[in-house]
Amino acid sequence: MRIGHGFDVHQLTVDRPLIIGGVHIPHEQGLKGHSDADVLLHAVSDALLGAVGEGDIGKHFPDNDPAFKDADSSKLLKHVFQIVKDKGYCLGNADCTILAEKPKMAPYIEDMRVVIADLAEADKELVNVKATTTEKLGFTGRQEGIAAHAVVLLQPRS
Ligand SMILES: Nc1ccn([C@@H]2O[C@H](COP(=O)(O)O)[C@@H](O)[C@H]2O)c(=O)n1
Ligand SMILES: C[C@@]1(CO)OP(=O)(O)OP(=O)(O)OC[C@H]1O
Repeated sequence: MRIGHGFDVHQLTVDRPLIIGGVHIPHEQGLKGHSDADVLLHAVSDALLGAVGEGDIGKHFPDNDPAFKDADSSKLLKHVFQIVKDKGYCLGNADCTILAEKPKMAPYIEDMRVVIADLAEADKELVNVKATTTEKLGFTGRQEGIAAHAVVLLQPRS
């Protein structure tokens, strides 16, 4: 068994769509980044790469590489799941937390679980996604950015 943790932050800005967990969320601001800035899928990618000792997302998809400009992070995560598979592991389970003052993530959580589970070729029940505000405290509380944590457990493929 292998365990990994991922953490990511992206800045909120007015001129971008908000995409979290592969889901477009209607909001007056979106996340800034070289890719589509999907903070949750980046945290999951980092957790998986950490679990298999493969560094981090920036090592595999450099943020100065034009190939990843506005990249769809679900494609990056798919590639990461292939690395995990090639190393002989599959998803045991994942638990993720989004830190966002706004908007409410609750209506989109089930769709995010499906996106991640499908990319992992795993059952949706193995992927938990939750959200919390930070009670108006810190950069997330001031709505300057959104952060996400992910913890994954990997098990040997049978
Ligand atoms: N962006 C968010 C933040 C929170 N939620 C849901 O609301 C619950 C209460 O949040 P607190 O930060 O006040 O504890 C939380 O447990 C989530 O279910 C949300 O959907 N989107
Ligand atoms: C995903 C990559 C690559 O497009 O760019 P960003 O969208 O800026 O995201 P970040 O979380 O800073 O990490 C890694 C990058 O290399």
